[in-house]
Amino acid sequence: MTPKQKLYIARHLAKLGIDIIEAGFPASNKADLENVKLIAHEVGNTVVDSDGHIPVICGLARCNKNDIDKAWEALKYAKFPRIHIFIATSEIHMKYKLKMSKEEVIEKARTMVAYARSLGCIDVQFSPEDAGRSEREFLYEILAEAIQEGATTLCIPDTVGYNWPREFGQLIADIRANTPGVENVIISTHCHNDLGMATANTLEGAYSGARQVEVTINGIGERAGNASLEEVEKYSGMLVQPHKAIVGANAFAHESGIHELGYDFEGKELNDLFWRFKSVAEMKKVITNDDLMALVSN
Ligand SMILES: CC(C)C(=O)C(=O)O
Repeated sequence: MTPKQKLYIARHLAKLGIDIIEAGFPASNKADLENVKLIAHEVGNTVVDSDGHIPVICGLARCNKNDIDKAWEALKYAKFPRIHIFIATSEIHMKYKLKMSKEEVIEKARTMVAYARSLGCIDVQFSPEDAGRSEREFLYEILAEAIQEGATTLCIPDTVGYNWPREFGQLIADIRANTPGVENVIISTHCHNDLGMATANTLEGAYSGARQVEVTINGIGERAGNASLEEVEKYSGMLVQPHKAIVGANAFAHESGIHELGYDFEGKELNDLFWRFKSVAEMKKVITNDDLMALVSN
């Protein structure tokens, strides 16, 4: 997407009343840094929803100083900036990706949350990446350390879309029950859709006490995507399947008879007429639109 398109979408999200817009990953490339800066500046100060809210503008950062500096460079123009720091906590990610011990991972999380706060960012979100496959006791420990250092939101990602709804709900409930200091922060969900469960997991997370849910426009995201904020397709360049809920072309179109029975036509109930036909198509073979209008107006 061009910066203009990103800005357009961010503006509309703000107008819709979205509380937090994660606008990009400033350290990933110069263009993203500039995009986040633009959105922080233009949307994070002036655009309000019908309740008069200005959204939080958030930027993603790995658990290192360079990423956090870049995020802050872009976000500091927003009225409500947030840095979202993440580091992996599952056995497999720590061993093969990070090549770090648990102790090293905790230390990194602690020092980098503290570093983000030291820059003047009072809103810091921390994510234990691959939480869905992380050992519970370790999660409680690292989350507690992040809270201690000033994290304000804990995002719990099912990074590889591996959890089932009940499991994910239980994970959120367990974190709420066992993490020291959790009552002072907001828990968020971040669910991927590899098993088609992102929305169900997100809802289970919310039932279990998560008060923030992370979603993407039309569910676009890595691999099978994320939980979806049903939205626009024009700028994403990804065609929406016609049978997709809410935004698909078919979502509000219906042609088979039985469900049409209760529909109004020009404000009048046509139950009496429609029940005789198997479908609207069948009916139209016998009755023309003009006939229909005449019947309705009579
Ligand atoms: C950055 C984190 C939250 C993420 O995208 C994931 O773990 O899926």
